[in-house]
Amino acid sequence: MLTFHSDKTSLRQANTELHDGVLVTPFESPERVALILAHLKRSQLGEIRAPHAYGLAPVLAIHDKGYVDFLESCWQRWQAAGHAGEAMVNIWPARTMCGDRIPEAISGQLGYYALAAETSITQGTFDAAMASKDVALAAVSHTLSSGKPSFGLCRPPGHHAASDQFGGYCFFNNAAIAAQHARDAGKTRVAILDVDFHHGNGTQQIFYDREDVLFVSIHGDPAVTFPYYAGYADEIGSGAGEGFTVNYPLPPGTDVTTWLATLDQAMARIQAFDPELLVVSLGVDIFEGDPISAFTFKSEDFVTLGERLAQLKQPTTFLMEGGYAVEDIGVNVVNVLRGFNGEK
Ligand SMILES: NCCCNCCCCCS
Ligand SMILES: [Zn+2]
Repeated sequence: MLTFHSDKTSLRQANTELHDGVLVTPFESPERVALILAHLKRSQLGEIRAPHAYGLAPVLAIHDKGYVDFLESCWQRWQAAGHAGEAMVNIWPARTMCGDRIPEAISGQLGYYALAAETSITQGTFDAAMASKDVALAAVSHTLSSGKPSFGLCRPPGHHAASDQFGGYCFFNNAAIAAQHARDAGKTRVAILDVDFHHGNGTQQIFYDREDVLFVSIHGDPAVTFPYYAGYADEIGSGAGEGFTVNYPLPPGTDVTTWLATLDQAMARIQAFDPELLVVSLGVDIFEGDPISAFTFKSEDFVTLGERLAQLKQPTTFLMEGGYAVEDIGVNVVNVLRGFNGEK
């Protein structure tokens, strides 16, 4: 299986994340990519290629231009405004205020375009996000042209990014950009399966009223899990998209047997949709040792996950999403890909 990777994904070197009321070193660190790369090379899974630059057009096919312009200029504007630290949100268009007006001040615009407070914007964030979507585009292009599976080692991740909102460590929605690229290449039906512990609220929002892209997600119950305000089972899509969003929220501590039985249901739904491409938002934060999640996968269970996904017999692109147990992220990611390849 080919892997696509760009060194530029390490350009985001944020120093702070707001976690438990404290500014901590971000869980979404550049080391995640280095460790996955090291394990990929050791496992000899296949060639690792760099993407070419696809530019802004594929981003603007999914994201609002004002949002993209904001992301590109935010760090410079934040510094010019004299703020001491990294660009972090401290006010939102909360429920009791109007949310459809965009303020002029960078502090106001941060709140307008952010869905969560933990994620800072710093030097290099925009460039890393641009490299991450290039990785996704290169991976899906390979699968579209060859029919063979691919792995996009995306970083930052993307599934929390909505059409005009960042957060949950995400800026551009790599999976949505890849799915749209497949649609623009003539595929009529694309399925996105999100196995990350956290609901892919951004991916859901982007395709919520569309019937050409099926979004299916298995995740921690949002009643008690980030992102809290999306991912409930009664969110099924709207308009033409009704029935093309399928959420499987599960309680924290769900055992792997139950999780895999839920995957069987999700796969049956995908099979009924009869897609021409499967994009897997691969978050390995369903690992029992993940510091900010609450499912119970052991490393060997990720082999089973890959084996199950192969049963769909779809052209498949895996795109890296979450996974914060950094010591184990390499083996967990490679185990999915090895399982998919049918390697014991
Ligand atoms: N105290 C934990 C809060 C979690 N905050 C963001 C989680 C983003 C996961 C991305 S896959
Ligand atoms: Zn996650």
